[in-house]
Parts: sequence; C-alpha cells; structure tokens
Amino acid sequence: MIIAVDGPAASGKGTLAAGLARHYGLPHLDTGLLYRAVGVAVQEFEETDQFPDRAVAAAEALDARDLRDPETLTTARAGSLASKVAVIAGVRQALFDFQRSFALQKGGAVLDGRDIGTKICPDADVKLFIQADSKARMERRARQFEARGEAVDRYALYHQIEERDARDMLNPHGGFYRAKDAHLLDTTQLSIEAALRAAIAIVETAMALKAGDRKVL
Ligand SMILES: Nc1ncnc2c1ncn2[C@@H]1O[C@H](COP(=O)(O)OP(=O)(O)O)[C@@H](O)[C@H]1O
Ligand SMILES: Nc1ccn([C@@H]2O[C@H](COP(=O)(O)OP(=O)(O)O)[C@@H](O)[C@H]2O)c(=O)n1
Repeated sequence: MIIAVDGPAASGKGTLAAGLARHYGLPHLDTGLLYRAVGVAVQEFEETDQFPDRAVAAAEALDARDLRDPETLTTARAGSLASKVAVIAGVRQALFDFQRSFALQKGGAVLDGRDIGTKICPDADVKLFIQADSKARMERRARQFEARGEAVDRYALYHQIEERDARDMLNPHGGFYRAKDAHLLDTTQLSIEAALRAAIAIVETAMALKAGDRKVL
C-alpha cells in the first residue's frame, strides 16, 4: 500500500506520515528532507548566479546519508533554502527517481511532502492532504524549535512560514496543490493522537472502498 501525505509547512503531515507508517508497518520518507539537504549543500551560492546549477548538481549527487543530520536540516533557514531549490526544475527532476523508487519498494511506503499525490505517486492507494490554520502551524513550529532550546520570534516565524507557503504555491514546477482524489484532513483542532486516528479511519475507508470496487469488477 502506498500512502501519499501532502500539505503546507507545519501542518503536521510528517507526524501523521510517521504515525501511519508505524501503524501499518511501512517505511516512511519525509521528502522535504531531500530539498532541505540540497538547499543546505548549496547555501554559500544562494546570492550568486551559480545557485541553480550548483543545486542541480547537489540534487544529482544526493545520498541517503545526507539526510541523517536533523539538527541542520530542520532549521527555519534550511526550510527557506529548500523552497528556493524546489523551484528549480532540474532539482525536482533529479530527486524524482529517489522518491519514486522509495514509493515502489515491495510492500509499499508512506511519503510526505508537497507533490506526492500529484507528481511522485499519482497512483497512490490513499492520498491525504493535511491542513491547519496559519496561526496553529506557526505555534506548532515555534514549540518545536523551543523544545530544542532555540529562541523564537513568533512574528518573524509567522512571516517566514507565509513566505515559504507562497513560494511553494507559486512554484511552477512544484505541483503543490491538492490532488483531486486527496482526502482533506484539517488538524487545527485535533491533537496528534486524534489526527492520527482520523487519518487511519480515512485509510481504512479508502482501502475498504477499493476492495469493494475490486469485488464488483
Ligand atoms: N495535531 C497536532 N497538534 C499539535 N501539535 C502537532 C500536531 N501535529 C503535529 N504537531 C507538532 O507540530 C510540529 C510540526 O509537525 P510536523 O509533523 O513536523 O509538520 P510538517 O511535517 O507538516 O512540517 C511538530 O513539533 C509536531 O509534533
Ligand atoms: N515533496 C516536496 C517536499 C518539500 N518541498 C520543498 O521543501 C520545503 C521544505 O519541505 P518540508 O516538508 O521539510 O517543510 P515543512 O512542511 O516540514 O516545514 C518546502 O517548503 C518545499 O519548498 C517540495 O517542493 N516538494
């Protein structure tokens, strides 16, 4: 079974994808980490015209080992760099195969990101689009940073998230929109546990419907 989980920054998609993966015993790929790793690798070229070419080369050379440093990859700066390399068509192309082979491994997988249901796994068994209002998302990210001892300016963070979401939504190569067949899950008022229960219920219903369809055919 392939489960695609998409949504904007700090909507809780990674937490839900990890929870679904645990529940169904499937491997999980947080695809945002790929873009973050590429962005961090070329940060010194950010203000130069070499940035796109360097980013494509970094994406082509990316190795699973580059994803093992959550401390540097999950900063706000890495998030912003990620959304800048994510608008480069060659970067998305270079990262496609890695994501696609992860999705197609035997037994299935859970992937979360921005274009999983639309571009990486348009054939996923179940697609979820996770939403939460901007304030809730900012507060969650603020607490996440504070939990690891970082000082947070909530006003600046709110604007950073809005700016990144806007860049993602305007990304001509990103396909960051809700797939027509994605199930919307708004987690603004839900705890992590309640959100996971709701996500599992969606998966169960979708799989039961699929099985029913197969019987009818
Ligand atoms: N439903 C929820 N209620 C409260 N906090 C949540 C919820 N879902 C996720 N979080 C917390 O919000 C932060 C961001 O969640 P994460 O799953 O990383 O979001 P995303 O992958 O969409 O960026 C994490 O610290 C996570 O524990
Ligand atoms: N499948 C994906 C995943 C991430 N991204 C880009 O990478 C950035 C960081 O993604 P992320 O999922 O780690 O960010 P959060 O939603 O966790 O804040 C996003 O803002 C997008 O610009 C993408 O373009 N496509």
